[in-house]
Amino acid sequence: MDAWRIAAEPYYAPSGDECAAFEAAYAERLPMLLKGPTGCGKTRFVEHMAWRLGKPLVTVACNEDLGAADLVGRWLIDGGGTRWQDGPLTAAARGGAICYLDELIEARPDTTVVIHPLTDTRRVLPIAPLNELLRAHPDFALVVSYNPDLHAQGLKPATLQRFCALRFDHPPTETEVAVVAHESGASPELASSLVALGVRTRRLRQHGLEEGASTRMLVRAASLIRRGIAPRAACRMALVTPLTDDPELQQALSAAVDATF
Ligand SMILES: Nc1ncnc2c1ncn2[C@@H]1O[C@H](COP(=O)(O)OP(=O)(O)OP(=O)(O)O)[C@@H](O)[C@H]1O
Repeated sequence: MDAWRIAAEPYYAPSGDECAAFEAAYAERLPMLLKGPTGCGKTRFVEHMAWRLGKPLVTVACNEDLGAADLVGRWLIDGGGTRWQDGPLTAAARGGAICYLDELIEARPDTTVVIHPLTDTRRVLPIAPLNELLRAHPDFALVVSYNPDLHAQGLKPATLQRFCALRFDHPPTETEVAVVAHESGASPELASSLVALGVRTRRLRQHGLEEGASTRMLVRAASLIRRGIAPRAACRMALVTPLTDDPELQQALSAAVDATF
């Protein structure tokens, strides 16, 4: 578990009282769901909270190939025969870590079978291949996230009903400026311009853009500018080109960049 301990404080700029809310939920070991757009600080928040609570953090980025065995574990064949290897969820439940399943909605449906018993008062993890019902360590907690903008249908009600939820969004302007400046080392003036650009790109959602520029993208643009790339070129690289292939939307994004720099 020591490998999963976070040594130094991860910088996190709160937007409200989410830190106190998370602490209260953790004190009760309530499973937490974080909803919000990509790159808005959910992962950083969990890292910060794990550090604050002094608990190891096991993070799993879920994708459509991830199934129950990837979380729980599997038998491996090596020179000495077969040996069992705990998956990340089992390791966290045994060792008393916070387990963060990022974009749980992407995972295969069979993962819910193993997650559900961990989210009710039993706090157990069925490990079918070992014929074991693992009782979670008292410090174990489950945190999951998903982006409702990309998954309109959301998680199934039977899963949602098991979680307390916190909604995340792009931070308020002042906070986002502080984040961009802190993360990239950019001046407050440059950070302010980039955040203003970010806000403009987010308005394009009404015109068909799937997602506007995330805080992560603004941090990257700032870092490129600090490396000597001209602001317009840096913004094209960090956000215009990655955000869309649609020529009209590309043009609208480029216009927003040109209006900013
Ligand atoms: N409130 C914040 N405090 C500190 N850093 C932040 C904050 N919000 C965003 N960031 C910055 O943005 C980056 C992306 O944030 P993070 O990885 O936490 O996003 P996320 O919401 O987990 O996105 P994804 O769903 O894509 O994993 C961070 O690495 C950090 O640099």
